[in-house]
Amino acid sequence: MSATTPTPDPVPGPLDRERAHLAASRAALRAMREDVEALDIRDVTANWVNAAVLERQIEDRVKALADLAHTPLFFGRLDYLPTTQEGGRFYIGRRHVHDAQGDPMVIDWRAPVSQPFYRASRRDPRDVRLRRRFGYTGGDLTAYEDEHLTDPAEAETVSRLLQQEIERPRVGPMRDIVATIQPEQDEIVRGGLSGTVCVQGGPGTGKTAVGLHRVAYLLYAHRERLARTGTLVIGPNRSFLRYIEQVLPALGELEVRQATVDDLVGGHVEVRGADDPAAAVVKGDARMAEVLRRAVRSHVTLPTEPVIVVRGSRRWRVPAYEVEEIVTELLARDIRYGAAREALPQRIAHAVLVRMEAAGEAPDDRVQDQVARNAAVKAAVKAIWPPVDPAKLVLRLLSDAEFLAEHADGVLDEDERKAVLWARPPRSVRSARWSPADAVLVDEAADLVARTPSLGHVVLDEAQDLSPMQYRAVGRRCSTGSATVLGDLAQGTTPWATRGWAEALAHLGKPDALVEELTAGFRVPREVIAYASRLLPHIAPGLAEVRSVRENPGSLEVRGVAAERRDAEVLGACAAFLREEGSVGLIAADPRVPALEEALRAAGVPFLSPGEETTPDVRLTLVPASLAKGLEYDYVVLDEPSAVVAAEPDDRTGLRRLYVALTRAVSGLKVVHAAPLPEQLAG
Ligand SMILES: Nc1ncnc2c1ncn2[C@@H]1O[C@H](COP(=O)(O)OP(=O)(O)OP(=O)(O)O)[C@@H](O)[C@H]1O
Repeated sequence: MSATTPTPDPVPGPLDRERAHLAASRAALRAMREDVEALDIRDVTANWVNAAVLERQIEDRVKALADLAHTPLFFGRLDYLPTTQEGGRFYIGRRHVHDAQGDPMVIDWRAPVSQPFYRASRRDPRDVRLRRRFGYTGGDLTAYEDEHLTDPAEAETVSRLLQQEIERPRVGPMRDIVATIQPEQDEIVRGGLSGTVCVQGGPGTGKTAVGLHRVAYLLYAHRERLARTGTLVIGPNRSFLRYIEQVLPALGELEVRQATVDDLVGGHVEVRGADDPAAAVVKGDARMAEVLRRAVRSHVTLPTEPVIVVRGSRRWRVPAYEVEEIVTELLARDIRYGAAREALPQRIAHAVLVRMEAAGEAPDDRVQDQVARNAAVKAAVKAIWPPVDPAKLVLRLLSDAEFLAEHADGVLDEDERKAVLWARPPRSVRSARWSPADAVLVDEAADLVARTPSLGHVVLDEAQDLSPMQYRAVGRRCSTGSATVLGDLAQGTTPWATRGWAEALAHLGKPDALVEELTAGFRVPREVIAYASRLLPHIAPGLAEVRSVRENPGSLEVRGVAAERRDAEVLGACAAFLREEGSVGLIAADPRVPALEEALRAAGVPFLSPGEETTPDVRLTLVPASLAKGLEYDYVVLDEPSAVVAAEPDDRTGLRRLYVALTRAVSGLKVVHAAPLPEQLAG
């Protein structure tokens, strides 16, 4: 590797030539954008609907072609060996740019020809002679770094530019990592669309980053298919979604929906209530699916009367046993309750038609439709296979002990049934105080009635926290598509947190998914991760400690103070960190947040809520421990670890919450406590 070139060469040298290419690429991008802006759609659109659609597409395209000052147009270059098929030189960037002749100036990082930028190595050069990485300061190209992969004389070294990118102080929302995706990450990013992949990785191993880049990659490689079927990123809460929302647009992808599981299932009922953990655990148990299935199907009543259709002067009689046969056959088929209900009148009509034919008539399809709509057939269908309202059904299951007992027989025991029954049954669907777990049950019931449409690809982040019923809810949204499941078993903080990936993937409906592991940590400094990992044997025995790839050892300080000094110490720590570059997170047990809010206000220190964007003036965020997951700050002050543990229903969950809180810092962590530290941490 040649030396990094931090300053411009005195005579026009490689850096000047690269800058010239950057300037030319920018000009080409501008020309591409102007071409799109100049498109006159009046000639090609016949009506205003088409015009509106086309106009939107053009607007999106213009946005995608924007030259963003803070994101360099290219970050790498590959020179292939002249003897190879690729032959030439390629600049790798966030999007494709071509010149007026259509020749490429910058190649999209997702193109096959870019792949060796991420994967080629001295051992496997993949026909690459030279890999060049570019360094930028602001928008200016200021450095480059070369690897001659086929030169045996060149020693293998660690890339400085890569290291700088990893060590860069964090401010504001999450950024893309497209310039520095690591080989083991790239393998996941570029995995095929057909398979589901599950990534287990400790804090800061890049799971979220990998998931987002994977969506961008899949959209590139399967644009048409995914434009039709749709993609979705699922995150744990709004603050998290706000934190990641700019990554995909920065990669030119504006169409990916982002939601929480609660958002997904929230369409049927309004969630205004909460469950105690015991109820939520049972409601989230996969056995509830069987209870619901039985309850839905219990609406079918086998007929005891014949169906008699009068047409003109004739009466056609389908005897009860024959209608029963039809019903039994529909029940046995693997179709939705609603679809079977729609099929039933046609099936009865068909039985009538068979009789008509036997009597010498020649009825056609229209006659069958008429018979299916006949009042007697309709009445029979209503009696046999009445419509089911999913919310009403769940309301009844949770209010009517007998109804629940009937359908939960052999599935839930008495205590479990008691746990889920409402103490005071609500009068109506509207007045009920539905909990998040209830909404998932209603969603499951809705799917038993009518199939939920499937998307092409779903990325599920922080997956370890989902209940089996939530996995099912996500699974039906990718039943004919695929998923990327990201999580860390050690960070599971719900009472129903995933115990193992095989089980979770089975609930998701993807039992054959590949489970990959990421172990290199890009966020947490070595000393800090070692401290947090003292908890691992207690919260997730068997999981390996994250191996920090950061060179900066980071700072860790654990400070015990008298109770009356605690808030002042916390404020002092925040003030000290605010004197450094980057963001500061003050993480505290949820019950401690109001007191700290007051203390910060009294001291005149402005602060943000999680997910709110930092500004040059306000870089401190007060983070309730329950919202810390997935987020990161350059410096973290952790207030009173034992309070973080105590705020959770049990010790294991508490220690896991603490593990999450301890692993948010990029450059430094200061722990302030007045109470004794949890013994598992004290070491
Ligand atoms: N290849 C990479 N190059 C540079 N930075 C990286 C790379 N991979 C990850 N990072 C950075 O490391 C940090 C942690 O990444 P990310 O949030 O994706 O980790 P995670 O595994 O989802 O963490 P958690 O378990 O805490 O949610 C982010 O700032 C991310 O940009």
